[in-house]
Amino acid sequence: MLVQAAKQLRAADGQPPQTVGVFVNASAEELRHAVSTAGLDVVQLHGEESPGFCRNVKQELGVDVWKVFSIRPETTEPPQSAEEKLAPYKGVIDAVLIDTAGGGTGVAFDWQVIAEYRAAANAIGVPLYVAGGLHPDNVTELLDGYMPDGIDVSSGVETEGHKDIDKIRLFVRKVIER
Ligand SMILES: O=C(O)c1ccccc1NCC(=O)[C@H](O)[C@H](O)COP(=O)(O)O
Repeated sequence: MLVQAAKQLRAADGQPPQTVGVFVNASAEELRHAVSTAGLDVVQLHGEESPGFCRNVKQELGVDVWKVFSIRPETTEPPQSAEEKLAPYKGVIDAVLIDTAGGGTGVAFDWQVIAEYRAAANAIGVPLYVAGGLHPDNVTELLDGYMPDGIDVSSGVETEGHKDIDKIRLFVRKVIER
């Protein structure tokens, strides 16, 4: 039912909008099924998908790949720079999205890391998108101060777990007005 509803969506110009599917460590077969059933244009990969996996998805399914890199507030892992993390994905992804670990948490990470990821995304020739805890009251600060190429919001435009059209309109207005 959601797939059918998505297929009927039209943008202001009457054209179907770009559709993005969100996945966490899905198999190639699961992605193939979702892309063909829902007619996805983009797969947004939130798991530990390798560069080789991303390359195969792009080549075999003909979709754009947005690879998500999770920002963990506290970790005991040895530090790895954004450049080291992103470099292996050069040529096999179409955008980098940085998001608070877990996805859909409604929690923002420390935006000071954005500059490092911006440079690393530039180095591999893809745009940088930012997600995690955005809402109508903080999106202007993000856009003005950190200039991402795109943004992604979920819980910040919801009320009691459901998308709230008034919050969506307010969020979009804040983005357009700046
Ligand atoms: O939304 C989820 O429940 C989710 C779960 C697991 C992985 C990713 C998930 N969402 C992906 C998104 O693109 C969200 O829009 C993004 O994480 C921002 O969410 P929020 O912090 O709620 O704005």
